[in-house]
Amino acid sequence: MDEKEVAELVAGHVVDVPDFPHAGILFKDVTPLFADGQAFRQVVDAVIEHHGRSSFDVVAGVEARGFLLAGAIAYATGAGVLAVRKAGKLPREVLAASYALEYGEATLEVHRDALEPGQRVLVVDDLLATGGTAEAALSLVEQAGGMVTGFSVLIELAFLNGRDRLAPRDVHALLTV
Ligand SMILES: O=P(O)(O)OC[C@H]1O[C@H](OP(=O)(O)OP(=O)(O)O)[C@H](O)[C@@H]1O
Ligand SMILES: Nc1ncnc2[nH]cnc12
Repeated sequence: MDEKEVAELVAGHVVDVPDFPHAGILFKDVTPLFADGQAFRQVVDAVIEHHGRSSFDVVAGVEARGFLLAGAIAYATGAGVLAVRKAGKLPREVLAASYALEYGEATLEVHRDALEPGQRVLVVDDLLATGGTAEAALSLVEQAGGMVTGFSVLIELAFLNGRDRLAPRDVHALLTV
């Protein structure tokens, strides 16, 4: 599938839910995409093809929806998978990165020994909005000694300019709206 077909595939499997989780938010529900085996395989293959299956040693997925994509890409390519977790979930010494939310603050964590120095890491998530989550996740991979070789999301909400926050890193989005 070419990029336009992949974008159309994603768009055809996303449901817009107004006023969730708060009034004024148009929530992009990607659960139908994950539920459709053929579509899920096609988006996993598209991410792998964009980066090249030998360009990373580990796939980092951001809790929680990012886990679904990361696990599949890792399995399909023989890479390891790193769960970038929300605060308080990991049992051993962690690195932490906090970021602002619409209301309050959130923190992501990885185990301090999660990566070998220089390991190449593809970071994935389902959606890029303000970029706060991605910025924290990318920072944690680097603090843990990894080298971020790519960042992919299924959907980019362009009006929130999350890409600018991640510059100069490249952002690969299957669908930009
Ligand atoms: O670019 P940002 O403004 O940071 O928003 C994007 C993040 O928001 C969602 O995570 P969230 O933790 O809200 O939900 P989840 O636990 O269902 O993944 C989504 O999965 C992204 O990780
Ligand atoms: N509009 C949105 N839809 C789905 N997930 C999100 N995370 C942040 N903003 C979102």
